[in-house]
Amino acid sequence: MTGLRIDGLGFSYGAKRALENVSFEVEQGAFCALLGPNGAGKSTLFALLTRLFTTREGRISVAGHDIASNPRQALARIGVVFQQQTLDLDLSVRRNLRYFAALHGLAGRAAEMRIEAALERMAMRERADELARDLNGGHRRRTEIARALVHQPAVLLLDEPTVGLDAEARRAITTHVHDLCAGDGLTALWATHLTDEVWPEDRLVILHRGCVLADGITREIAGQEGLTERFLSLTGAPA
Ligand SMILES: Nc1ncnc2c1ncn2[C@@H]1O[C@H](COP(=O)(O)OP(=O)(O)OP(=O)(O)O)[C@@H](O)[C@H]1O
Repeated sequence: MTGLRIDGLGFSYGAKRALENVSFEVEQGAFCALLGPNGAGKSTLFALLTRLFTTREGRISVAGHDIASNPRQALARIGVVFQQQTLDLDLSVRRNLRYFAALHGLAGRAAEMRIEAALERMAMRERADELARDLNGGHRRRTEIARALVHQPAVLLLDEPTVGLDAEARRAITTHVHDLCAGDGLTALWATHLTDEVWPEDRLVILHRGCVLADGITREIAGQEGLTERFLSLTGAPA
């Protein structure tokens, strides 16, 4: 089954073309890295996937729901982790999740069960009563991912989720999200400009100047050169 399907997507900011005929599909349960240098169009694509922007060019389908004709069902199936930190720092970890659950119309025992399950998934139960302010960057990110899981989305969008984290926290978060895909059948779209966050068996889409330059399994795209060299030669950046 397809988790996410993007067909012929185009978008312009006035005269500036940001996405051109972008098409790719991500199978349910796959971790797909969306790799692109600054200005490639990753944030624009995320804005279209979350319906912050709309376009007449192309189609997006989330877990089988077309985002233009069925926006409520499609958006209900999406979890988002934004590039910028979005926790309420004066609330505890658990209260941040409760607040988000309430926004999704979830309350009572059903909400509590989902919150505990999401915290468990991200290994955050022990920290659940701490204020978000007292957490380090890696644990704040884990809280944001747990929060994005509370309404049980089919597709998780993560926009450069490791910005500002140290190597250990980056690895922990990357591993957690791979585990969510393999264990829970979640489909993840992970935008990054860092080749070392992409694993050899991941699905990979390379975006550059609004166009898809490569789409496949990372190991195959990387070939003998390795992903970093391949990425730099495809995008024309100096090695
Ligand atoms: N509001 C805007 N008005 C005009 N052009 C824009 C606007 N936002 C983005 N762009 C341009 O659209 C293109 C795609 O930008 P976008 O932010 O989607 O790329 P990105 O891959 O997310 O880059 P980054 O990693 O720097 O966030 C870039 O050329 C950018 O300069």
